[in-house]
Amino acid sequence: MITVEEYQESVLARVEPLAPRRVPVAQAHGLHLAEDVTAVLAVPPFTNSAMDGFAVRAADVSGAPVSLPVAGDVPAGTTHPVAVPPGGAVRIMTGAPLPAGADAVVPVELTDQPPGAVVLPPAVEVRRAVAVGAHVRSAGEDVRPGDTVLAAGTLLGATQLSAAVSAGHGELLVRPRPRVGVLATGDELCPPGTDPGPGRIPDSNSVLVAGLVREAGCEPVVLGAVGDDPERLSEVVAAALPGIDALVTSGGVSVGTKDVVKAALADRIGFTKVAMQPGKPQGFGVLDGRVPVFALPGNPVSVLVSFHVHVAPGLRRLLGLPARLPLARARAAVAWRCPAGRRQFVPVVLEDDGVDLPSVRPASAGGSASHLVASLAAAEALAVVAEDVDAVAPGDEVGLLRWS
Ligand SMILES: Nc1nc2c(c(=O)[nH]1)N[C@H]1C(S)=C(S)[C@@H](COP(=O)(O)OP(=O)(O)OC[C@H]3O[C@@H](n4cnc5c(N)ncnc54)[C@H](O)[C@@H]3O)O[C@H]1N2
Ligand code: MOO
Repeated sequence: MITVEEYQESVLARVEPLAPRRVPVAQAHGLHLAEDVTAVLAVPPFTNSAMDGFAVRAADVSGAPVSLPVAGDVPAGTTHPVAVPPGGAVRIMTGAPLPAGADAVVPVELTDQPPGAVVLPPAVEVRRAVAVGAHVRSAGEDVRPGDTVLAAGTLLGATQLSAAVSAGHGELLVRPRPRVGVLATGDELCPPGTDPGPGRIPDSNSVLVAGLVREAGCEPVVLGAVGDDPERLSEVVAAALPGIDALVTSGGVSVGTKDVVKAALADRIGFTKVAMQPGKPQGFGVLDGRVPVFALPGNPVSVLVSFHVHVAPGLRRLLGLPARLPLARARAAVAWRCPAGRRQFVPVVLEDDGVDLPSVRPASAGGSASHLVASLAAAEALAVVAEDVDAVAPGDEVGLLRWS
């Protein structure tokens, strides 16, 4: 058996980030930036008014109330604003460029003018003095050209995209969303919601893996369930390869007589035993020199654990992100037993009981057995117990691998 770290290393050594692609900003939502984004435009791009009102020299209204002749109008979008002559005012709208000569804006509410669409008055009475800079938004107040607006690796959400557009960008260099094939195996599987009949069970791994893939920021390509027929499995994999960037299979990797994934792929990917529980039998390789394949054991809890410990780091690498997440700490709320010589990953529920670290209890009352799939619904994280520990007592510190 090899250690968890040795296996992770051997996987990550063979996974490369997908080549970045330049896409229109509107298509970049939910993707990760592949380079730093620096401002082309200042934000705001020009000095402008924060209020509808009148642009003035603050010194000219210090003795308010005072009447000033109105020299012109500056709506938003104006390209040639009229200058404010000494002792005069120019009507201005929110977002319009501050005219030359002005150093402050008097909101319309502080004048004798009614708000709204009115004809340009010949003069305006300013009823209150304003300070230099009042209601003026200065060019480059937020960012200046050349400033870094977003760092490489940033997950692009609504606010990041609006920042990029404001700073002058129409396209962004992103990591494409990896397309991940999801393939379940086993003669015993039947589709969701159908009557399994004797000896058969619902294929819950397909939705489990597809959901985990999506939660990892990738696009699942669900290939369905294949029975214990290595030739059929090879055909399905061959047909899927051109359209996917990674493949996750479940089941058929142990030592049974019908271990279909092993039978179909053993000449192209390696199978090994990792010192972890669950998730001991694992297969990994790269098909067509391009597509990493994770062959996970079939037990649903093994799938969940193997995904977070081995697949998720690989997908983060495809996305150009740091592969490993830092391990947090927690305290056991109850006692449980651990397998000697294997690192244990236990799906747990977090309890906020006011102690120094979060307390955790196994999500399944039945212990950590890898077939207890319904209990997974309550799990929020994995407790991680070292290889040399054979029992956890209440209050013991354990590792905590969170996925949200
Ligand atoms: N003699 C030995 N037997 C087993 C060993 C061993 O070392 N020696 N290892 C055990 C361990 S640990 C695991 S884990 C499993 C792994 O077996 P496979 O990867 O070959 O998985 P299967 O046999 O195909 O399935 C295991 C289990 O999971 C259920 N399953 C499979 N696919 C699905 C699915 N899509 N949805 C829901 N459930 C699924 C399947 O019915 C089995 O119950 O091997 C042990 N045996
Ligand atoms: O290692 Mo298996 O994955 O115990 O259930």
